Amino acid sequence: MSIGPDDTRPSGGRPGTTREQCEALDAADPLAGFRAEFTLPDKGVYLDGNSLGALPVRTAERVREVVEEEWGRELIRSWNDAGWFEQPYRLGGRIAPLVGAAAGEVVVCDTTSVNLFKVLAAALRLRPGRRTVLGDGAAFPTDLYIAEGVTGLVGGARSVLLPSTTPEELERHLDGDVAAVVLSHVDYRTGELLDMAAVTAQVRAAGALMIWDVCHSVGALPVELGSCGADFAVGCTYKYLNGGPGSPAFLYVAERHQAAAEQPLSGWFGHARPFAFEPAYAPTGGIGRFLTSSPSLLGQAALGAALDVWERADLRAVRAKSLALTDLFISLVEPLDGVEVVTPREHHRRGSQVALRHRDGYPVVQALIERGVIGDFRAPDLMRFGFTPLYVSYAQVWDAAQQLAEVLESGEWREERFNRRGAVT
Ligand SMILES: Cc1ncc(COP(=O)(O)O)c(C=O)c1O
Ligand SMILES: Nc1c(O)cccc1C(=O)C[C@H](N)C(=O)O
Repeated sequence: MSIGPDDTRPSGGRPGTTREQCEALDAADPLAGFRAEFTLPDKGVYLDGNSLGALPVRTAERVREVVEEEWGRELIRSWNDAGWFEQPYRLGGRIAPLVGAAAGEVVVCDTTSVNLFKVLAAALRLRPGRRTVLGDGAAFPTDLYIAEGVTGLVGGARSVLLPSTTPEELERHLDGDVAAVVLSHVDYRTGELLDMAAVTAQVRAAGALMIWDVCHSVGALPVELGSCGADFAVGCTYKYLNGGPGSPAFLYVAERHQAAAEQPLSGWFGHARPFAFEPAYAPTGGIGRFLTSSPSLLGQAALGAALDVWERADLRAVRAKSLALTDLFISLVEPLDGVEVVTPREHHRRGSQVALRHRDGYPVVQALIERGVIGDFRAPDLMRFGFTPLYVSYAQVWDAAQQLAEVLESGEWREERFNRRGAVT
C-alpha cells in the first residue's frame, strides 16, 4: 500500500498530498534552515522530540568550554567569574519569553517533579483554609504522585483526580475547599491542548490557584502564562527545548505571589545570605526563594546552548509549521486500516504531537523504529508521534506516513522480535 493521491480512500477520506508537494512546502519553509543546527541521523525520521529533543550542534562545544575552561582551568573562580551563581536566573530569563512571563518570574533548577513539589506546597500555604488539590486522573503520573506526596504531608489535605478536564467537570469539583489545580497544558498521551486562559479564569474565579505543567507545550507553541493569569507553572527543557537528557527544569511563579510564597525545600541557594552561613532560614526575595541547591552547571551549559537556537526562532512560525505538519500527518494516516486518530483535529485543541490508537500499537511502533521512523508507544494502545518544527520536514512527514502504511500492509509487526516488551521509553 502507498499513501498519496492514487490511493483508493475509504469514503470520507481526503486525497493525500504527494511527496513532491511536500518537497515544495519544504522549499518555502521559513524554518528550514534550523535543521542544520541539529545533529540528526542521516536516514530516517525522528518523531520523538516530544520525549527527548535532538542534540543542537553547538551543545558539545559549549559543554566542552564549561568543562575544560570554566571548570578545568578556572576552577572555583568560575562561580563568580563565569557567572555560575546567576545561571539559574539567566536561563530562567531566557525561557521567560517562551512562556509569556517576565524575566524575574522564571528560574531554572532541579526537575519538573521537584519543582512541582515546591510550587504545590507553596500554593497550599497560600490558601490555608483550603485542603484539596485537583489533578487530571489521566495526567503524566509524576504530577499525580507529587500531589499525593505533598498532600500527604499536610494535615487534612487530599489529592482528588478528575475523570476529565471539561469545564463542567472542573465546575463540579471546584468547591470552597480547593486550594490548587494542577493540569498539563498539553496531554502527554493524546496531545490535547487545554484552553489555558479559560481554565485559569475558571479556577481563579473559584478562589483556587492554578498550576500548569507546560512540559509538552513549551517550545511547541506560544505559551502565555502571564496574560492567562496563571499562578504557578513547571516545565522540562529536554523535549521541545532540546536541553538534553535529564536537563534542568524550570518553574514560574507569578510576580504577585513571590513575596508571600514559601516553598518547603528551603535549601541554602534560596537563602537571602547563603554565604553568611546563618543557622536559620531566611528566604531571599523574588523567584530566587524557589531555589534549593547548587545548580547543575554542566546540564545548564547544555541548556544554554539549546536556548541560543530559540533566540532566533519565531514561536508563531513554529506553531504554524507544527499545525501544518500534524495536519499533513493526520490526513495521510487517517485512512489506514485499524488506525484511529486520537489527537483533536481542531487546531486550538492540539499540541505538537499526533497520537494514533491501534490495537497492536506496540509492535507497530517497534517495526517502524526498525525502519528508522522513531516514535513511541504509550500503554495501552497509543502510538505517539511528536513533530518538532525546527528539524522535521514536510517530506519526512510524508515518508513516516508511507512507512507506517507499509508496516501495516505487510503485517511485519507480527514478527516475534517486535512483540517482545523490552523497551520502556
Ligand atoms: C507532563 C510531564 N510532567 C513531568 C514529566 C517528568 O518530570 P521529570 O522532569 O521530573 O522527570 C514529564 C515527562 O517526563 C511529563 O511529560
Ligand atoms: N523524561 C523521560 C525520561 O527521563 C526517560 C524516558 C522518557 C521520558 C519522558 O520524557 C517521558 C515523557 N514525559 C512522556 O511524555 O511520556
